[in-house]
Amino acid sequence: MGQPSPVAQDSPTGQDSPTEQDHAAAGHAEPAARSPYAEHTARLTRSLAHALVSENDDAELAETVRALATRLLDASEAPAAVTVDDPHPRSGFRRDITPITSAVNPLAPPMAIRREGDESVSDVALPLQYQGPPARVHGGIVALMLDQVLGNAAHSTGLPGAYTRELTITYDAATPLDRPVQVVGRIDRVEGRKRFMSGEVLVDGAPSARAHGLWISPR
Ligand SMILES: CCCCCCCCCCCCCCCC(=O)SCCNC(=O)CCNC(=O)[C@H](O)C(C)(C)COP(=O)(O)OP(=O)(O)OC[C@H]1O[C@@H](n2cnc3c(N)ncnc32)[C@H](O)[C@@H]1OP(=O)(O)O
Repeated sequence: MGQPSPVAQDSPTGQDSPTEQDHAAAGHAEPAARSPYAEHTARLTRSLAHALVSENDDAELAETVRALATRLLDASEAPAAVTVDDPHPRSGFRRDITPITSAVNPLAPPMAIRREGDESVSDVALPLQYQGPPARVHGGIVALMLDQVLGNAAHSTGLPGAYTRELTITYDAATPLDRPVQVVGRIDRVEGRKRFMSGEVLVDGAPSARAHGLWISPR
């Protein structure tokens, strides 16, 4: 049996790709996702993402990128839907290059995480490139947001470093694109090296996804 076609993978029903109506329902015009411009730009962004986290500063490359970034901004009808503080708040990790909170990783929105009482909290509105089914945030991205916020909470009380051992996500409802959602995480209890964590993605105060997880410090 061959691999499923990209069209089948893209579709929530496995039968068809999202229609223009789907995109209209999501509040977006049909994107130029299949144009050479979009594909080359996506490839460029992936190369940039790798260069940003692996290369030293290079003045000539920086100038080329600056000029291109200006051109792309001019070409875009709806520039950067995600707004972040300038400078982006540091996540607390010494050299954060994660694809979710790092300001230097273009795969990341980036999300800013803060502490509120005993919880780690992030407010974010995700734009179109994080879409799964039409108008909804991709479920894997929802899991990524929760993993990071729960991970932040696991490390916020001065406990030793720990890794995600188990993460269960329950998807209760759509997590919408382009609307503010809140991601929250906390430590429920600590047992030796184990930290039992929970959290939610909240849309207008109601959970669209809930997470339960176990973080463990290495022996
Ligand atoms: C140190 C460095 C930190 C770095 C912090 C800095 C972070 C900087 C950037 C972070 C950014 C964020 C990132 C997002 C979070 C990731 O993405 S983390 C990356 C993804 N996760 C991983 O790579 C972890 C892979 N797993 C492992 O490395 C190892 O399994 C672990 C987590 C170190 C644990 O190994 P282990 O010590 O051998 O643990 P194990 O014996 O399996 O279990 C320990 C105990 O828990 C029990 N247990 C296991 N599963 C369960 C369960 N489901 N329920 C109840 N008990 C259980 C076991 O029975 C065992 O019990 P005891 O025998 O002690 O009574």
